[in-house]
Amino acid sequence: MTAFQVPRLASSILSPSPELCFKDVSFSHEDKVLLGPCSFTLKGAGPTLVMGPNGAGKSLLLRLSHGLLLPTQGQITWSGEIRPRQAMVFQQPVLLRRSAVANLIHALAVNNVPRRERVKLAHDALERFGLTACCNTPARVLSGGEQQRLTLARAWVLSPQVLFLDEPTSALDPAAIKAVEAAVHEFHQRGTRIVMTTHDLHQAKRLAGDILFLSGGKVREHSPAEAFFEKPVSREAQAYMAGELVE
Ligand SMILES: Nc1ncnc2c1ncn2[C@@H]1O[C@H](COP(=O)(O)OP(=O)(O)OP(=O)(O)O)[C@@H](O)[C@H]1O
Repeated sequence: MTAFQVPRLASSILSPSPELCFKDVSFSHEDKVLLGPCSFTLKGAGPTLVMGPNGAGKSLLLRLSHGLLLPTQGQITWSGEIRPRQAMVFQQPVLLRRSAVANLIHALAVNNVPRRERVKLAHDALERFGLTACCNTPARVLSGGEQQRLTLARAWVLSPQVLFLDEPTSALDPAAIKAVEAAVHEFHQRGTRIVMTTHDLHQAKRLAGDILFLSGGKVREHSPAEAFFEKPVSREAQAYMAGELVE
């Protein structure tokens, strides 16, 4: 068994999902507080669906969690001794100007997966995501749905312990949305902690274990999904669910 396969099994089947803790976290730009201060811990099974109106701070929260931005104040910590392996999928797929399979092989290479394992892992993932026929197609000429499946395949080969998805289906048709949701479900079943933003209430109901609701740069509510959809407790979430304009 290789060094790569050990954490793959350990993370997905044996270990609980890593917990994410925000403690008094704020993010400011040019003296304007865009997010926070907020404190919460993601420790349930999830998936966690991050909801709220445009400009609420959902993408900022994901980027801070993933380490793409640093908080201006406060601490973001993970349970365990080392930062968990993680991946992020964006609304607009970010792919290299090379073939579909080469995108996966590149991701494996930069994550130090032994060379001899890369081709098989890449082809297995392409097959899992229904992309075998597009294997040698330049990634950037694939359809939007195919590109999004390729970004999920790229995350899949890395066996992340945490997967962030920022509105991954907002530009997709129903069939492509179904494929992405099936993949999210499978990541979750495999033990990956899912943190995902969406504006689609139906999608949130289909996927969520818990809801983190934001408005105006603040976390207004963090509830189990069933309770949230039955009766949100915060005034802001009640207004949002009633279809009122919420800032
Ligand atoms: N890098 C940045 N520099 C300055 N302002 C930013 C930056 N990133 C986001 N903002 C601002 O922070 C606020 C929150 O943005 P964010 O993208 O997190 O909102 P969101 O909830 O994801 O919105 P949407 O649902 O429209 O995608 C917005 O007012 C946005 O203009």
